[in-house]
Amino acid sequence: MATSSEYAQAVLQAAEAWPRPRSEDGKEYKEFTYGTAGFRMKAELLPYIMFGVGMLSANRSRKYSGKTIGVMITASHNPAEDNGVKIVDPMGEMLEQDWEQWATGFSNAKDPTQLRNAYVHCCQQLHIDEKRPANIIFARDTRPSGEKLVTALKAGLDAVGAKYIDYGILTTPQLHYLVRATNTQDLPIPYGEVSEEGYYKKLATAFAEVMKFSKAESQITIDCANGVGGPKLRELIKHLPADKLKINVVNDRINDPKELNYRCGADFVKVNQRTPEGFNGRPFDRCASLDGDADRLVYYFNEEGPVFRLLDGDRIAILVAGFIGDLVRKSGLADKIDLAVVQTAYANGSSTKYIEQVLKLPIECTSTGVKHLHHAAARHDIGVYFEANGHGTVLFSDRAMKVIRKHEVQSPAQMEAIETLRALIDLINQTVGDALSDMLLVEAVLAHKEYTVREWLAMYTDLPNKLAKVLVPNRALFTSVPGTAERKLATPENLQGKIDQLVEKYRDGRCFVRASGTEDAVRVYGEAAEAFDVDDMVTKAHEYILNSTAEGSSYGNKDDQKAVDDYNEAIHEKADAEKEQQKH
Ligand SMILES: CC(=O)N[C@H]1[C@@H](OP(=O)(O)O)O[C@H](CO)[C@@H](O)[C@@H]1O
Ligand SMILES: [Mg+2]
Repeated sequence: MATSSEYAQAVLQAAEAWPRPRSEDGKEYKEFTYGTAGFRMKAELLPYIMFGVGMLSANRSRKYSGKTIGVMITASHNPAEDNGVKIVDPMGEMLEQDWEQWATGFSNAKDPTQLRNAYVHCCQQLHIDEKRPANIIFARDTRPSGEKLVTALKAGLDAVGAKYIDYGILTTPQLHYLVRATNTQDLPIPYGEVSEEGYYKKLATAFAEVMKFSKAESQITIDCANGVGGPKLRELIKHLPADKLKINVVNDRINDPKELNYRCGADFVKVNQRTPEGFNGRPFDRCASLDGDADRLVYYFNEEGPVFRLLDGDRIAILVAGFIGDLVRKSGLADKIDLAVVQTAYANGSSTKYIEQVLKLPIECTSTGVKHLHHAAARHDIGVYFEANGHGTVLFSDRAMKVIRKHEVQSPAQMEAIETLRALIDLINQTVGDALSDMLLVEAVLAHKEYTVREWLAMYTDLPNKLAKVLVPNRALFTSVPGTAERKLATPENLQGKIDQLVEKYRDGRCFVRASGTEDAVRVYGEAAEAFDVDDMVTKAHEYILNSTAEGSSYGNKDDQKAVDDYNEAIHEKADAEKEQQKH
């Protein structure tokens, strides 16, 4: 065993108060994994994990000589009784992938002795100097369980001698902002003031700047999922220029936790392809929904009928990439700056075609999960990335920012373009997808282009598509071929071959299967020129998936079964609505 430090000793003692949860019969320990969304589960299972997250984030900070690390407590769009936690790296990015295994390791230590040993092992393996300072900042969303989780987090931080600041209730992107602002405050160009107020000021100032060349006045209704986005949006509005944008805030009740994400919010709207419950907008009113921690944004409107029209992440990416591309060209920087769009395989084929053929921009397709998109976007001078579900942002490299800041213009038109571009750098959250910042960005682009939601939708027509979830006994059997952005399966054997044959039958057909990273399920996505072809294709792929596993389909439990049934029902309703539309 490793030599035990003072902190290791403190861990041993303090961890007693945060025992690892057992299963319902009290025998088995639960197994935990730090995945795409950090740790996320029923809130009552989390205090023990939070203690370990405190210890690990302290190590992360020490590894970076005391740079500030963030911890965000949220379960985003999940129900109110869930909660979760994510660690934020010094520049506001998500935790480096190599460290996820340490988080998983700490969370699966069975007792205080094992946890102490895991801590000591981590310090040794990663050469953590415990004498270095450890600085952490943290925040939580509006879930009531957050308070207890903060207590557990602080216990872990105290045990290993970390210093911390509790920022109370914030959106996820606000915490990411604060991490970067804290770590850059002594640099020549700090990211922003180190306060929540500083966040609003930065966004509002940049928005006013971007809008100074536009005369448009817009109105929008924003559904805040009854989460943290509500009060924070109201705060932001106080800082915005009142004449350019009128925001009607709805679903901002945060006192009754049962209302959080309940029949409202970005995920509900996207999955069910409908407006939030109680929605009473008129046809063509511009609306948007945030999710429970305000890092996702989707737009939508109703046509007469009413026919629901979604403007998802693919469309936000295209709107924004097109606008930025124009600005780069107009300011005379086209040959100095490379601009690219990053998508996943779930992006609608029509959006990909539009980017290639109309915008003429390079596209990268990555595996699902924001960390993959973010890293790919960061390799370009300007990288635009959005998942179809509405999570995304635009990254400007240091080089691009320098070029844009220093560029000397030759004409008033160039001046307008470059000033707008400069302001966009400040308007867009450079750390992570941010629904409030993205909303201002979309509004700015629509204002400049003088687009209504109808015109925005008319940019291209989505291929009919369907996303289904299949529960299988063991999703680990479904592995993807490396380098295919999860578009091709390596195993189960022969399944990909069958899907390839199937797809050939349909015009513009595309279909792929992959194991979900966040749920115990396999996802199948299909699209084709005709909606009935999509239905046929996805139904057949579904059958192939079930046949490919030895025991066939077995639903985990009744809740899972119901979730799948609800899900499939929603998807079918969507398909029906689309068919109905096509008749008109
Ligand atoms: C098809 C789909 O929407 N997948 C989602 C979902 O990932 P899966 O690995 O498909 O479960 O959750 C991720 C985390 O929130 C999100 O990044 C991603 O877009
Ligand atoms: Mg979220």
